[in-house]
Amino acid sequence: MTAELISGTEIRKTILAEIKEEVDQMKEKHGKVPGLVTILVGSSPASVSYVTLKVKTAISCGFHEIQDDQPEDISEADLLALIDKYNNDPDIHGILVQLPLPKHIDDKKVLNAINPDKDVDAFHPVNVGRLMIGGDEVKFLPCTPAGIQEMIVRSGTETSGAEVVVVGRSNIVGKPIAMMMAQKGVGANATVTIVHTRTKDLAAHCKRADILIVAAGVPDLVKPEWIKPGATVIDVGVNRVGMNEKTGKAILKGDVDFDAAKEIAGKITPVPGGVGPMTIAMLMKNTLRSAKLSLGIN
Ligand SMILES: Nc1nc(=O)c2c([nH]1)NC[C@@H]1CN(c3ccc(C(=O)N[C@@H](CCC(=O)O)C(=O)O)cc3)C=[N+]21
Repeated sequence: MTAELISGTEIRKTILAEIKEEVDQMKEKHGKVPGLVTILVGSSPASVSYVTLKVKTAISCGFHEIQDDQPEDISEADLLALIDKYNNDPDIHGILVQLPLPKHIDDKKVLNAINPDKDVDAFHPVNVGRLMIGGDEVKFLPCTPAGIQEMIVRSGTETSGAEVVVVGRSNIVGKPIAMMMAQKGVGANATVTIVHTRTKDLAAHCKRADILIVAAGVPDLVKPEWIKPGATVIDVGVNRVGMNEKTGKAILKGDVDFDAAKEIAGKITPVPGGVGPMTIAMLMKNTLRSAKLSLGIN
């Protein structure tokens, strides 16, 4: 058997077209478009390539986009002042500070300085708390978990009562997606297990999963024998395992041994072209939502 591919690239197209449509209407009715600022400190190649993708996508959605690149040695105080400026800019609805930040800057301080109502990454403790409470409290969902849930739903995978196993316990992916899948609601109501580096028998837990979400950051961690036949497998890994000599581009690999896993899984996401593209689509969705909230529309 060969698994059905869940293509993030394809689903993203649909979502971005929906967003563009709403932006056009907003412009017509309210004379305003969503505004996003991306703040990049320094010039690490991975960060530059992600930020470039985000900027391009924002522009393609018809957003007002400010690309604010800052030198590696910007002081923490200057960065905080910059955030304050955008907190008070009525044309900016989303502020994204690209992570990781240089060592001399305390990233917690920086994330805490972003107005929670403009925190389209949903990394601010207020938004993390809202996610924990769930329901109407939630303003923004963190982009990667939101993208994962969207892919699960759009792939037609039943989540209610399903056994979900999340590999990894990061603040950005593992913890929030586990909470989201356990909440009440569409694409949720699951029984969730979180496994991590200290888990006694990783394989045994994974084998029970109807939906296996892997965000460990270890290339090929999940072996085909760990997958329950017919399971939906979501691979969140973006491991740079080398460089293509001809194109000069990084070679990406997931946390799942894809070629073997696709013979056993029912549905599976590829890397690249899986969760990554969805992350950026959800960032656009959050920025649109922020603009709508500021206009008092739905
Ligand atoms: N404040 C902040 N917010 C983030 O959301 C954030 C961040 N910092 N720092 C880094 C991580 C990583 N991240 C990705 C976004 C898109 C792809 C993506 O589109 N990947 C493509 C391939 C892109 C490529 O070729 O490099 C794919 O998987 O097909 C991957 C990873 C967002 N992050």
